[in-house]
Amino acid sequence: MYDVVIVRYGELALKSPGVRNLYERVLVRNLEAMLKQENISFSRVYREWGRIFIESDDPAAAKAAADVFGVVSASSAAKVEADIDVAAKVCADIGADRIKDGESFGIRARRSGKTGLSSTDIGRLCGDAVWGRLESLGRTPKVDLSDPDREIFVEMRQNRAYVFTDIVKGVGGLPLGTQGKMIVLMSGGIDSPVAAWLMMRRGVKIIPVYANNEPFAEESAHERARKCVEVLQRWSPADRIKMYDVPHGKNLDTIIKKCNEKNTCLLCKRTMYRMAYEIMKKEGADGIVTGSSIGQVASQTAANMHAEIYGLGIPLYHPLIGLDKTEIIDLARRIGTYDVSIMPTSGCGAVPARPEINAAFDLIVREEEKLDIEEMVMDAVTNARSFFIGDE
Ligand SMILES: Nc1ncnc2c1ncn2[C@@H]1O[C@H](COP(=O)(O)OP(=O)(O)OP(=O)(O)O)[C@@H](O)[C@H]1O
Repeated sequence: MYDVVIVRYGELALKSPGVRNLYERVLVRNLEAMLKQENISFSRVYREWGRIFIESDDPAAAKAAADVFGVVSASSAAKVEADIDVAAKVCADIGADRIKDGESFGIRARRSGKTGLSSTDIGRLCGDAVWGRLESLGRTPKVDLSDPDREIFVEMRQNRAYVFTDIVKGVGGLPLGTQGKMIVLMSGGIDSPVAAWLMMRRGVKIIPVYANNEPFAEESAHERARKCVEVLQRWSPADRIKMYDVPHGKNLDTIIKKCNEKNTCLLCKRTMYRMAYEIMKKEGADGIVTGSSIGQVASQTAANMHAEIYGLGIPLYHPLIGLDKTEIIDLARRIGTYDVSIMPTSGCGAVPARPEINAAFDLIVREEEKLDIEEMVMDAVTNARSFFIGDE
């Protein structure tokens, strides 16, 4: 019965015509890629009157479309002539199929362009058709416009009418690829994959960087980070994600040997940020994203976060900063990274027994002067390994 998917987008519609046109084209490309990735058969994806349509009778098409960044909602619909008799008959067919005896129904009508009928007329005529059909089937029809058991939506446009019953909520955001690229410091824990996904949802392509702490961490930690990115790859069907593995164990060893041990984690972060910054410039990216969230672990204090970035001038973003752990976990489940992130790994063996929790930013800078930080960073970045997800 359904032969098309209506794809609705929100924020995009607020852009100027040129920007909107560009973003819509990116969205169409991403929708096509998602449908192919999910093995959904479709004949075409096209734009019309502020909507995107997918010609497909696959029942899974609307759900796949709803998982594309930029999409507010999607509905599988029957596309018919813009003729009220035809639309009313389709409503009656759908009503006969969906509305059980004793259930109430409501018609939600909309129109755009000149159809010669008001939306109230459309609602009444389609409602009459459903009522008549249910009666002819021996069911007792019941109309309830405020809280019906079943809703049937009718949209009359100038050339076409669309009839549908379900609206699948989309992920929202902006089409992936419209907001440039950023590096994501990807540990593979619960937080950093969620931070990455939130930036992807805002249209930013990601380049994950894993700081490999071996021998202070096990190989399994690298595996976990890579597997998280594999899950994120499913949200980026049009482009393969490039990931970096940067050797960081030697840096940790030097930090432990030369500096006060309570500052190890702070100096580790500053080194990581510098490494990420070098990769950012090399990749033509414009920012660095972390999964930091204030107060989440004892060391994620405002004072420490200040000390971690003091004097660096690096564009850092922490999209989880104000979220609760439960909110982050809910998102991780929705994204699909949660089960990977909770896989047991060794943790970092370089973490001191009593890490600093109230760092003085000027003291950290003096600690850092004990290191040949630029050489450490350049050495690590030169020996970094990059690969595309799916190649390993
Ligand atoms: N080995 C690593 N490689 C890349 N980034 C890292 C690494 N370790 C930490 N980070 C970055 O620093 C952020 C804060 O890490 P930290 O270990 O302090 O907190 P966390 O709550 O355990 O984070 P996560 O859940 O993301 O592991 C991480 O979200 C990530 O962005």
